[in-house]
Amino acid sequence: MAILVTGGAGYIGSHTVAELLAHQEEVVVVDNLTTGHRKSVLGGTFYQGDIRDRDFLDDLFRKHQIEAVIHFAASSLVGESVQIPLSYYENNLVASHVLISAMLDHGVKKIVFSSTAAVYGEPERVPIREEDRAEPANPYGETKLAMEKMFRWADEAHGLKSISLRYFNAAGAHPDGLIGEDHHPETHLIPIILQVALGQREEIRIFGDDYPTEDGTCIRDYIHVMDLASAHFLALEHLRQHGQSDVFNLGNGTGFSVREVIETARRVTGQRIPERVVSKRAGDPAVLIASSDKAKRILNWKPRYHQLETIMESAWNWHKNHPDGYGDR
Ligand SMILES: NC(=O)c1ccc[n+]([C@@H]2O[C@H](COP(=O)([O-])OP(=O)(O)OC[C@H]3O[C@@H](n4cnc5c(N)ncnc54)[C@H](O)[C@@H]3O)[C@@H](O)[C@H]2O)c1
Ligand SMILES: O=c1ccn([C@@H]2O[C@H](COP(=O)(O)OP(=O)(O)O[C@H]3O[C@H](CO)[C@H](O)[C@H](O)[C@H]3O)[C@@H](O)[C@H]2O)c(=O)[nH]1
Repeated sequence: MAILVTGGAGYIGSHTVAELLAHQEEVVVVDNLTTGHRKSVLGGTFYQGDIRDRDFLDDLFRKHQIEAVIHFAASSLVGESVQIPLSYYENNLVASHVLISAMLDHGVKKIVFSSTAAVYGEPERVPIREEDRAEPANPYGETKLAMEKMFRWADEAHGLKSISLRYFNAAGAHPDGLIGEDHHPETHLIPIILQVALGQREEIRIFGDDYPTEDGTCIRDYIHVMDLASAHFLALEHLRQHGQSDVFNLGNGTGFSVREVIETARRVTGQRIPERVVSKRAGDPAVLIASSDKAKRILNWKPRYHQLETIMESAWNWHKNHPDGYGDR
Protein backbone atom coordinates (compact mmCIF):
# COMPACT_ATOMS: atom_id res chain seq x y z
CA MET A 1 0.00 0.00 0.00
CA ALA A 2 1.09 3.55 -0.63
CA ILE A 3 1.49 6.72 1.40
CA LEU A 4 -0.19 9.73 -0.20
CA VAL A 5 1.82 12.92 0.32
CA THR A 6 -0.09 16.14 -0.37
CA GLY A 7 2.16 19.13 -1.02
CA GLY A 8 5.02 16.69 -1.63
CA ALA A 9 6.65 19.04 -4.13
CA GLY A 10 7.03 21.73 -1.47
CA TYR A 11 10.00 22.41 0.77
CA ILE A 12 9.25 20.14 3.74
CA GLY A 13 7.13 17.73 1.67
CA SER A 14 9.92 16.97 -0.82
CA HIS A 15 12.39 16.20 1.99
CA THR A 16 9.81 13.92 3.61
CA VAL A 17 9.22 12.13 0.30
CA ALA A 18 13.00 11.52 0.15
CA GLU A 19 12.89 10.14 3.70
CA LEU A 20 9.93 7.84 2.91
CA LEU A 21 11.70 6.55 -0.21
CA ALA A 22 14.80 5.87 1.89
CA HIS A 23 12.57 3.67 4.06
CA GLN A 24 11.32 1.82 0.95
CA GLU A 25 7.81 3.21 1.30
CA GLU A 26 5.63 3.36 -1.79
CA VAL A 27 4.83 7.05 -2.30
CA VAL A 28 2.14 8.91 -4.27
CA VAL A 29 2.55 12.69 -4.41
CA VAL A 30 -0.18 15.22 -5.15
CA ASP A 31 0.75 18.86 -5.61
CA ASN A 32 -0.79 21.72 -7.59
CA LEU A 33 2.68 23.32 -7.94
CA THR A 34 1.50 26.77 -6.80
CA THR A 35 4.58 27.05 -4.59
CA GLY A 36 6.15 23.63 -5.17
CA HIS A 37 8.57 22.29 -7.78
CA ARG A 38 8.18 19.14 -9.86
CA LYS A 39 11.96 18.64 -9.82
CA SER A 40 12.02 18.45 -6.03
CA VAL A 41 10.10 15.15 -6.04
CA LEU A 42 12.84 12.53 -6.15
CA GLY A 43 10.65 9.46 -6.69
CA GLY A 44 7.24 7.85 -6.30
CA THR A 45 4.24 8.57 -8.51
CA PHE A 46 3.52 12.26 -9.08
CA TYR A 47 0.16 13.87 -9.88
CA GLN A 48 -0.25 17.55 -10.56
CA GLY A 49 -3.63 18.24 -9.02
CA ASP A 50 -5.51 20.16 -6.37
CA ILE A 51 -6.71 18.61 -3.14
CA ARG A 52 -9.82 20.83 -3.28
CA ASP A 53 -10.87 18.85 -6.37
CA ARG A 54 -13.00 16.02 -5.00
CA ASP A 55 -13.33 14.17 -8.34
CA PHE A 56 -9.56 14.18 -8.75
CA LEU A 57 -9.14 12.76 -5.23
CA ASP A 58 -11.79 10.08 -5.80
CA ASP A 59 -9.95 8.95 -8.94
CA LEU A 60 -6.68 8.85 -7.08
CA PHE A 61 -8.05 6.86 -4.13
CA ARG A 62 -9.58 4.41 -6.63
CA LYS A 63 -6.34 4.08 -8.59
CA HIS A 64 -4.01 3.59 -5.62
CA GLN A 65 -4.36 1.62 -2.44
CA ILE A 66 -3.61 4.35 0.08
CA GLU A 67 -2.70 3.31 3.61
CA ALA A 68 -2.19 6.79 5.09
CA VAL A 69 -1.88 10.43 4.11
CA ILE A 70 0.87 12.88 5.03
CA HIS A 71 -0.66 16.28 4.48
CA PHE A 72 1.57 19.30 3.77
CA ALA A 73 -0.48 21.11 1.11
CA ALA A 74 -1.39 24.52 2.47
CA SER A 75 -0.89 28.24 2.20
CA SER A 76 1.63 29.22 4.86
CA LEU A 77 2.70 32.85 4.83
CA VAL A 78 1.74 34.62 8.04
CA GLY A 79 1.72 38.15 6.53
CA GLU A 80 -0.24 37.09 3.45
CA SER A 81 -2.81 35.36 5.66
CA VAL A 82 -3.63 38.70 7.27
CA GLN A 83 -4.13 40.27 3.81
CA ILE A 84 -6.26 37.46 2.32
CA PRO A 85 -7.69 35.48 5.25
CA LEU A 86 -10.56 33.88 3.30
CA SER A 87 -8.17 32.33 0.84
CA TYR A 88 -6.30 30.81 3.82
CA TYR A 89 -9.53 29.37 5.20
CA GLU A 90 -10.22 27.93 1.77
CA ASN A 91 -6.84 26.40 0.97
CA ASN A 92 -6.18 25.18 4.51
CA LEU A 93 -9.46 24.38 6.25
CA VAL A 94 -11.84 23.77 3.31
CA ALA A 95 -9.19 21.86 1.34
CA SER A 96 -8.48 19.64 4.36
CA HIS A 97 -12.20 19.05 4.72
CA VAL A 98 -12.40 17.86 1.10
CA LEU A 99 -9.35 15.66 1.68
CA ILE A 100 -10.56 13.96 4.85
CA SER A 101 -14.08 13.50 3.47
CA ALA A 102 -12.56 11.68 0.49
CA MET A 103 -10.27 9.69 2.78
CA LEU A 104 -13.16 8.53 4.95
CA ASP A 105 -15.30 7.62 1.94
CA HIS A 106 -12.43 5.47 0.64
CA GLY A 107 -11.72 3.91 4.03
CA VAL A 108 -8.39 5.68 4.66
CA LYS A 109 -8.14 6.47 8.36
CA LYS A 110 -4.61 7.65 9.09
CA ILE A 111 -3.24 11.15 8.57
CA VAL A 112 -0.08 12.95 9.65
CA PHE A 113 -0.37 16.68 9.12
CA SER A 114 1.64 19.91 9.22
CA SER A 115 0.57 22.18 12.01
CA THR A 116 2.70 25.06 13.21
CA ALA A 117 4.09 26.96 16.17
CA ALA A 118 1.82 29.76 14.95
CA VAL A 119 -1.11 28.03 16.70
CA TYR A 120 0.27 29.29 20.03
CA GLY A 121 0.30 33.01 19.22
CA GLU A 122 2.14 34.92 21.94
CA PRO A 123 3.31 32.07 24.19
CA GLU A 124 2.51 32.08 27.91
CA ARG A 125 5.94 30.53 28.64
CA VAL A 126 8.96 29.11 26.82
CA PRO A 127 9.84 26.42 26.03
CA ILE A 128 6.30 25.90 24.76
CA ARG A 129 4.58 22.61 25.57
CA GLU A 130 1.73 21.02 23.65
CA GLU A 131 -0.76 21.62 26.46
CA ASP A 132 -0.02 25.37 26.61
CA ARG A 133 -2.64 27.89 25.58
CA ALA A 134 -3.14 28.03 21.80
CA GLU A 135 -4.38 31.46 20.76
CA PRO A 136 -3.24 32.19 17.21
CA ALA A 137 -2.37 35.79 16.36
CA ASN A 138 -3.08 35.49 12.62
CA PRO A 139 -5.44 33.70 10.18
CA TYR A 140 -2.70 31.24 9.17
CA GLY A 141 -2.37 29.94 12.74
CA GLU A 142 -6.18 30.01 13.16
CA THR A 143 -6.72 27.81 10.10
CA LYS A 144 -4.11 25.29 11.31
CA LEU A 145 -5.68 25.15 14.79
CA ALA A 146 -9.12 24.73 13.20
CA MET A 147 -7.71 21.84 11.13
CA GLU A 148 -6.36 20.19 14.28
CA LYS A 149 -9.79 20.46 15.88
CA MET A 150 -11.59 19.18 12.79
CA PHE A 151 -9.32 16.11 12.80
CA ARG A 152 -9.98 15.55 16.49
CA TRP A 153 -13.75 15.54 16.02
CA ALA A 154 -13.41 13.36 12.92
CA ASP A 155 -11.62 10.85 15.15
CA GLU A 156 -14.42 10.95 17.74
CA ALA A 157 -17.11 10.43 15.11
CA HIS A 158 -15.42 8.41 12.37
CA GLY A 159 -12.22 6.95 13.84
CA LEU A 160 -9.88 9.10 11.71
CA LYS A 161 -6.52 8.82 13.46
CA SER A 162 -4.35 11.90 13.12
CA ILE A 163 -0.97 13.15 14.27
CA SER A 164 -0.62 16.93 14.21
CA LEU A 165 3.01 18.04 14.05
CA ARG A 166 3.51 21.63 15.19
CA TYR A 167 6.78 22.65 13.60
CA PHE A 168 8.79 25.63 14.64
CA ASN A 169 11.12 27.22 12.02
CA ALA A 170 12.07 24.75 9.31
CA ALA A 171 15.52 25.34 7.82
CA GLY A 172 18.41 23.59 6.05
CA ALA A 173 18.49 21.24 3.07
CA HIS A 174 18.99 17.59 2.17
CA PRO A 175 22.57 16.43 2.90
CA ASP A 176 22.85 15.09 -0.68
CA GLY A 177 22.48 18.67 -1.92
CA LEU A 178 19.79 17.64 -4.45
CA ILE A 179 16.84 19.40 -2.86
CA GLY A 180 16.43 22.47 -0.68
CA GLU A 181 14.32 25.55 -0.03
CA ASP A 182 13.02 27.54 -3.01
CA HIS A 183 10.09 29.85 -2.29
CA HIS A 184 8.89 32.72 -4.50
CA PRO A 185 8.73 35.21 -2.96
CA GLU A 186 11.11 34.10 -0.23
CA THR A 187 10.09 35.38 3.20
CA HIS A 188 12.07 33.11 5.54
CA LEU A 189 15.07 34.49 7.39
CA ILE A 190 17.81 31.96 6.56
CA PRO A 191 17.31 31.76 2.76
CA ILE A 192 17.03 35.56 2.58
CA ILE A 193 20.31 35.98 4.46
CA LEU A 194 21.95 33.50 2.09
CA GLN A 195 20.60 35.41 -0.91
CA VAL A 196 22.43 38.45 0.50
CA ALA A 197 25.58 36.30 0.82
CA LEU A 198 25.17 35.34 -2.86
CA GLY A 199 24.86 38.99 -3.88
CA GLN A 200 21.22 38.55 -4.96
CA ARG A 201 20.02 41.07 -2.37
CA GLU A 202 21.80 44.11 -1.00
CA GLU A 203 21.15 43.62 2.69
CA ILE A 204 19.24 41.70 5.29
CA ARG A 205 16.53 43.80 6.91
CA ILE A 206 16.14 43.03 10.61
CA PHE A 207 12.49 43.38 11.62
CA GLY A 208 12.87 45.26 14.90
CA ASP A 209 15.65 45.42 17.48
CA ASP A 210 13.73 46.53 20.55
CA TYR A 211 12.16 43.23 21.54
CA PRO A 212 12.65 42.13 25.18
CA THR A 213 15.55 39.82 24.25
CA GLU A 214 19.28 40.12 24.94
CA ASP A 215 20.16 41.77 21.62
CA GLY A 216 16.67 43.14 20.97
CA THR A 217 15.92 40.88 17.98
CA CYS A 218 13.38 38.03 17.82
CA ILE A 219 14.35 34.57 18.98
CA ARG A 220 13.24 31.49 17.03
CA ASP A 221 13.78 27.75 17.21
CA TYR A 222 15.32 26.52 13.93
CA ILE A 223 14.78 22.87 13.15
CA HIS A 224 16.50 21.02 10.33
CA VAL A 225 14.16 19.94 7.54
CA MET A 226 15.60 16.37 7.61
CA ASP A 227 14.77 16.13 11.31
CA LEU A 228 11.22 17.17 10.44
CA ALA A 229 11.19 14.55 7.68
CA SER A 230 12.28 11.79 10.08
CA ALA A 231 9.56 12.86 12.54
CA HIS A 232 6.92 12.33 9.84
CA PHE A 233 8.12 8.80 9.23
CA LEU A 234 8.08 8.10 12.99
CA ALA A 235 4.58 9.60 13.30
CA LEU A 236 3.41 7.28 10.54
CA GLU A 237 4.97 4.30 12.31
CA HIS A 238 3.32 5.42 15.54
CA LEU A 239 -0.10 5.44 13.87
CA ARG A 240 0.61 2.01 12.40
CA GLN A 241 1.59 0.56 15.76
CA HIS A 242 -0.54 2.39 18.30
CA GLY A 243 -3.30 4.06 16.28
CA GLN A 244 -3.71 6.94 18.71
CA SER A 245 -4.34 10.53 17.60
CA ASP A 246 -1.94 13.03 19.14
CA VAL A 247 -0.23 16.43 18.84
CA PHE A 248 3.54 17.03 18.95
CA ASN A 249 5.82 20.05 18.87
CA LEU A 250 8.88 19.71 16.66
CA GLY A 251 11.75 22.06 17.41
CA ASN A 252 15.34 22.11 18.53
CA GLY A 253 14.68 23.38 22.03
CA THR A 254 17.24 26.15 21.54
CA GLY A 255 16.47 29.66 20.43
CA PHE A 256 18.61 31.94 18.27
CA SER A 257 18.13 35.65 17.77
CA VAL A 258 17.96 37.17 14.29
CA ARG A 259 21.40 38.72 14.95
CA GLU A 260 22.86 35.34 15.98
CA VAL A 261 21.51 33.78 12.80
CA ILE A 262 23.13 36.53 10.70
CA GLU A 263 26.46 36.11 12.54
CA THR A 264 26.34 32.34 11.96
CA ALA A 265 25.73 32.94 8.25
CA ARG A 266 28.73 35.29 8.12
CA ARG A 267 30.94 32.60 9.65
CA VAL A 268 29.64 29.82 7.40
CA THR A 269 29.69 31.76 4.12
CA GLY A 270 32.69 34.01 4.78
CA GLN A 271 30.64 36.89 3.34
CA ARG A 272 30.07 40.30 4.92
CA ILE A 273 26.23 40.26 4.73
CA PRO A 274 25.19 43.89 5.32
CA GLU A 275 22.25 44.41 7.67
CA ARG A 276 19.77 47.19 8.38
CA VAL A 277 17.23 47.47 11.16
CA VAL A 278 13.72 48.29 9.95
CA SER A 279 10.37 48.40 11.72
CA LYS A 280 8.83 45.34 13.34
CA ARG A 281 6.74 42.93 11.31
CA ALA A 282 3.15 42.73 12.58
CA GLY A 283 2.29 39.64 14.60
CA ASP A 284 5.88 38.52 15.37
CA PRO A 285 6.14 37.12 18.92
CA ALA A 286 9.46 38.00 20.63
CA VAL A 287 10.47 34.44 21.51
CA LEU A 288 9.30 31.06 20.19
CA ILE A 289 11.09 27.98 21.51
CA ALA A 290 9.69 24.46 21.50
CA SER A 291 9.78 21.78 24.07
CA SER A 292 9.93 18.63 21.94
CA ASP A 293 10.22 16.26 24.91
CA LYS A 294 6.91 14.64 24.04
CA ALA A 295 7.98 13.76 20.47
CA LYS A 296 11.27 12.39 21.80
CA ARG A 297 9.52 10.33 24.46
CA ILE A 298 6.54 9.00 22.52
CA LEU A 299 7.76 8.93 18.90
CA ASN A 300 11.34 8.13 19.88
CA TRP A 301 12.37 11.11 17.73
CA LYS A 302 16.10 11.84 17.77
CA PRO A 303 16.88 15.06 15.90
CA ARG A 304 20.35 14.82 14.34
CA TYR A 305 21.19 18.35 13.26
CA HIS A 306 21.18 20.39 16.50
CA GLN A 307 23.75 23.03 15.71
CA LEU A 308 22.64 26.19 13.96
CA GLU A 309 26.02 26.06 12.19
CA THR A 310 25.19 22.62 10.71
CA ILE A 311 21.73 23.76 9.63
CA MET A 312 23.26 26.86 8.02
CA GLU A 313 25.97 24.82 6.26
CA SER A 314 23.43 22.52 4.65
CA ALA A 315 21.28 25.49 3.56
CA TRP A 316 24.39 27.24 2.16
CA ASN A 317 25.42 24.11 0.31
CA TRP A 318 22.04 24.12 -1.46
CA HIS A 319 21.84 27.88 -2.18
CA LYS A 320 25.45 28.18 -3.34
CA ASN A 321 25.04 25.31 -5.81
CA HIS A 322 21.49 26.31 -6.87
CA PRO A 323 21.50 30.12 -6.88
CA ASP A 324 18.26 30.05 -8.92
CA GLY A 325 16.71 27.27 -6.86
CA TYR A 326 15.06 24.71 -9.14
CA GLY A 327 15.26 27.22 -11.99
CA ASP A 328 11.58 26.84 -12.89
CA ARG A 329 10.29 30.33 -12.05
N1 LIG B 1 8.34 26.26 6.46
C1 LIG B 1 8.12 26.35 7.76
O1 LIG B 1 8.94 26.86 8.54
C2 LIG B 1 6.83 25.80 8.34
C3 LIG B 1 6.66 25.90 9.73
C4 LIG B 1 5.49 25.37 10.29
C5 LIG B 1 4.54 24.73 9.49
N2 LIG B 1 4.75 24.66 8.13
C6 LIG B 1 3.71 23.95 7.34
O2 LIG B 1 4.34 22.89 6.64
C7 LIG B 1 3.72 22.66 5.39
C8 LIG B 1 4.77 22.71 4.31
O3 LIG B 1 5.44 23.97 4.36
P1 LIG B 1 6.54 24.35 3.28
O4 LIG B 1 7.41 25.38 3.86
O5 LIG B 1 7.12 23.11 2.74
O6 LIG B 1 5.60 25.04 2.20
P2 LIG B 1 5.63 24.93 0.61
O7 LIG B 1 4.80 26.08 0.11
O8 LIG B 1 7.01 24.78 0.11
O9 LIG B 1 4.84 23.56 0.36
C9 LIG B 1 3.44 23.47 0.24
C10 LIG B 1 3.14 22.63 -1.00
O10 LIG B 1 1.73 22.43 -1.11
C11 LIG B 1 1.32 22.66 -2.45
N3 LIG B 1 -0.11 23.06 -2.39
C12 LIG B 1 -0.63 24.16 -1.79
N4 LIG B 1 -1.97 24.16 -1.89
C13 LIG B 1 -2.32 23.02 -2.57
C14 LIG B 1 -3.55 22.45 -2.97
N5 LIG B 1 -4.73 23.06 -2.74
N6 LIG B 1 -3.53 21.27 -3.63
C15 LIG B 1 -2.35 20.64 -3.91
N7 LIG B 1 -1.16 21.14 -3.55
C16 LIG B 1 -1.13 22.32 -2.88
C17 LIG B 1 2.28 23.74 -2.96
O11 LIG B 1 2.38 23.78 -4.37
C18 LIG B 1 3.57 23.32 -2.29
O12 LIG B 1 4.31 22.42 -3.09
C19 LIG B 1 2.63 23.71 5.26
O13 LIG B 1 1.40 23.11 5.63
C20 LIG B 1 3.04 24.77 6.27
O14 LIG B 1 1.92 25.45 6.77
C21 LIG B 1 5.86 25.17 7.55
O1 LIG C 1 13.88 39.41 6.20
C1 LIG C 1 13.63 38.99 7.34
C2 LIG C 1 12.87 37.81 7.57
C3 LIG C 1 12.61 37.43 8.87
N1 LIG C 1 13.07 38.16 9.91
C4 LIG C 1 12.83 37.72 11.30
O2 LIG C 1 13.35 36.42 11.42
C5 LIG C 1 12.53 35.61 12.27
C6 LIG C 1 12.11 34.36 11.51
O3 LIG C 1 11.22 34.75 10.48
P1 LIG C 1 10.70 33.74 9.35
O4 LIG C 1 9.85 34.55 8.42
O5 LIG C 1 11.84 33.00 8.80
O6 LIG C 1 9.81 32.71 10.16
P2 LIG C 1 8.57 32.95 11.12
O7 LIG C 1 9.06 32.73 12.52
O8 LIG C 1 7.86 34.21 10.86
O9 LIG C 1 7.54 31.83 10.60
C7 LIG C 1 7.83 30.45 10.53
O10 LIG C 1 7.42 29.81 11.69
C8 LIG C 1 6.08 30.04 12.03
C9 LIG C 1 5.84 29.32 13.30
O11 LIG C 1 6.68 29.85 14.27
C10 LIG C 1 5.13 29.59 10.91
O12 LIG C 1 4.90 28.22 10.94
C11 LIG C 1 5.59 30.01 9.52
O13 LIG C 1 4.95 29.23 8.52
C12 LIG C 1 7.06 29.82 9.36
O14 LIG C 1 7.45 30.43 8.18
C13 LIG C 1 11.36 36.49 12.67
O15 LIG C 1 11.62 37.02 13.92
C14 LIG C 1 11.35 37.61 11.63
O16 LIG C 1 10.88 38.82 12.14
C15 LIG C 1 13.82 39.32 9.70
O17 LIG C 1 14.23 40.00 10.65
N2 LIG C 1 14.07 39.70 8.42
